[in-house]
Amino acid sequence: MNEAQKSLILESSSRFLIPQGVKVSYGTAGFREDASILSSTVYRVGILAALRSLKTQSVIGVMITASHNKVSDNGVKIADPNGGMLSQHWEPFADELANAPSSQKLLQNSDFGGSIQVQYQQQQNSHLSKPISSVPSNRRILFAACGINHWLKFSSTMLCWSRPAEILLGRDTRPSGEALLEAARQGVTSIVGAVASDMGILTTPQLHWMVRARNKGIKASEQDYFEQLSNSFRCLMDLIPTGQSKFDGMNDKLVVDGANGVGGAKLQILHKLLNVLDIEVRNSSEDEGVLNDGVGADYVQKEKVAPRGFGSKDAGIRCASLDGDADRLVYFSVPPESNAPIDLVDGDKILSLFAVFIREQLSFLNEKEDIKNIHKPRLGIVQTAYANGASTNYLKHLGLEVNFTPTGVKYLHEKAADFDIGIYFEANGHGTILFSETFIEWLEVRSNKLSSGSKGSEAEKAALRLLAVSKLINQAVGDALSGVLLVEVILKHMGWSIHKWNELYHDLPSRQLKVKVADRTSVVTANAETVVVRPPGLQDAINTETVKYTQGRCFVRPSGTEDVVRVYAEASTQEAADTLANCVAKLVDQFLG
Ligand SMILES: CC(=O)N[C@H]1[C@@H](OP(=O)(O)O)O[C@H](CO)[C@@H](O)[C@@H]1O
Ligand SMILES: [Mg+2]
Repeated sequence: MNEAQKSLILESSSRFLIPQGVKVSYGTAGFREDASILSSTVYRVGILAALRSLKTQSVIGVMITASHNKVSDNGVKIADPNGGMLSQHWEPFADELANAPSSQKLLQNSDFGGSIQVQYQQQQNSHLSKPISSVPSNRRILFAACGINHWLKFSSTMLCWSRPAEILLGRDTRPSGEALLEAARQGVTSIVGAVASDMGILTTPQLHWMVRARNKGIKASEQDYFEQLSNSFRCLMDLIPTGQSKFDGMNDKLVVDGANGVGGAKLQILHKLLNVLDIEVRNSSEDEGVLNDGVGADYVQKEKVAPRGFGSKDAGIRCASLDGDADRLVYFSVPPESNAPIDLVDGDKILSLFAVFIREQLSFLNEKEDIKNIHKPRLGIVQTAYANGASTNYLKHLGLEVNFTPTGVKYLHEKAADFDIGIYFEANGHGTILFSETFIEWLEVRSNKLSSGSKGSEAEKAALRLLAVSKLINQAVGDALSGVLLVEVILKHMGWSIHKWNELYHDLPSRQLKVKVADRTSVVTANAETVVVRPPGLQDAINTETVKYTQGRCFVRPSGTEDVVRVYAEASTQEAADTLANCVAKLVDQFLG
C-alpha cells in the first residue's frame, strides 16, 4: 500500500474510533446494533464496499437500515454487483474489518496491495510456498474470496485498478441515518479514487435495484425505478381478460400500513404516477407515529394483530402492511368484531398467488403443439422450514417443485436462481420472482413470433404478461412496493377478493417461541434446518414428542439475528401447536440451558 493511501486511512479512521468491548458480526441482515455504537462499523463498511467495488470492478451499494427493528437501532449492509446480498465469502472479511481494534490493524486488514504481493509470490514459488494456514487469517479470507488469476493481473498497488471504486449510498428514515451515511461516505472516500454517491432516503429494495441497474448499464435513477414499475404494472392491467375487472364481492380500495417508515411515502409517489389504483396509505413516515412501533409487517405477521390506526371500521377492506425498509409485505383483513384475530395473508400465500398466476401463464404458452417438445420452462418454488405446511402441500398439489433452504434471503435467492422462473418467499413476507436471462431472451423471441403469427392469442398475452412481471417484480431482492403492485394486478386478473385469495388453503395452526440458552451456537442443524445434529439426543427427543400430535411438525434452530434458539411447531389445532412448542422449548432448555 502506498504512503498516500496509508495516511488517508489513518487520518479518516482516527475520526471513527471503535467502541470498547463491542464485537459485531455480519449476519443475515448485515450489521445491526444500537445506532449509538455503529459509526465506526459503518465507516469500515464504507472501506469494505470500496474494496469490493475494486475487486469486482462494479458499482456496489451500501444501505443504512435496521428494517423492522426499533427506531433507536440502525444497521448497514452491502449490495453486490448483481443487486443481491454481499457474497458470503466476504462476510468474514467484513467481520475482520469491522472488529479491527485499532487504525493500524484496520490498515493491515484493508491492505489489498500486500495481499496481492503475498499471493503473487506464492504463485511464483508454488513449490516453495508456505502452507496457506501460515498466512495471516485476513489474507486467507482474501485468497478465498478472490480468484488467483484475477489477482495476478494487478501490480502491488490498488491504484493500478482500471476503474475506480463507485458506491451508491442509501438510508431509511431513521434519525440516526444521516450521520451514519456520512460515516459510510468517509469510509468509501478513504480509498484513493473511490466515489460515493448519496442516493438519499430510499427503500432497501430501491437501492439494490439501482445497483443492479447501474451494473447492467440501464437507467438507474429513482425516477427510472418508479417508471419501470408503473409501466409494467399498466401493461399487466391492459392484459387483464375482459369482464374480469371487478372484484368478487369486494371493493377496489387497498389500505396500506407504511410502518411509519420509508415505504409509505414512496408508495404515495407510485400511486400518483399510476393514477388507476385506489390506495390509502396510513402510518407513513410523514405521520406522527414511531417507526415499527405497533405497526409494520413484522409486527402484524408475528403478533397476528392489526397495526395501529386500523380497526373494525376497516372490516371487509383489503389491507397490507410493509416493514420499516419496505422489503417485506403481508396482507390482512380486519374482522368486524374488535377483539377477533385478523385474517393474515402472509408471505406463503403471496407466493401461492404468484405461483398460480405464473403457472397459468406458462400453461397458455405451452398449449401450442409446436413448442411442446422444444422448451419446457422450469418453474421452481423455494421456501424455508417456517413456511406453513399447508402452503407446501398446496403448492405440491399444483404439481410444482418445492425446494427448501436454510433461513435467510441469500439462501432462498441463490436457489431460486437455478430455475427459468424461481419464486421464493419467507413466511414473513420477504420474497420475489426471479427470471433467468435465457428465459427472458426466449420469451422475447417467442412473443415476437406470436405477435406476427397469432396476434391477440392467449399464448401471446401470456408471453407479454410474463415479460411485464419480470420488469415489475424486483430482480435484485424482495420488494414490498413491486409486491403490492403485482398482488393487486393479479387479484384483478383473477377477479378475486382477499377472502377468496385467503381460501386457497387453510394454514395449519402454528406457534413460534424463543428460548434463551447459554450458547446458541451449540445447536447445529442439517436438512435446511429441519434436523438437529448437535447436541446428540435432542432430535430424538423432539421426534418422540412430535409424533404424539396429528399433523405435528416441529424444528429448532439458532437465530441468525438474535441471541436465542427458535422453536417452531405446527399441529392440527392451535392448542396442540402451543403444547408441542412449549414441550420442545423445555427440551431445548434441558439440553442447552
Ligand atoms: C423466523 C424468522 O422470521 N426469521 C427471520 C430472522 O432471522 P433469524 O435467523 O430467525 O433471526 O431475520 C432474518 C433477517 O431479516 C429473516 O430473513 C428471517 O426470516
Ligand atoms: Mg426489512
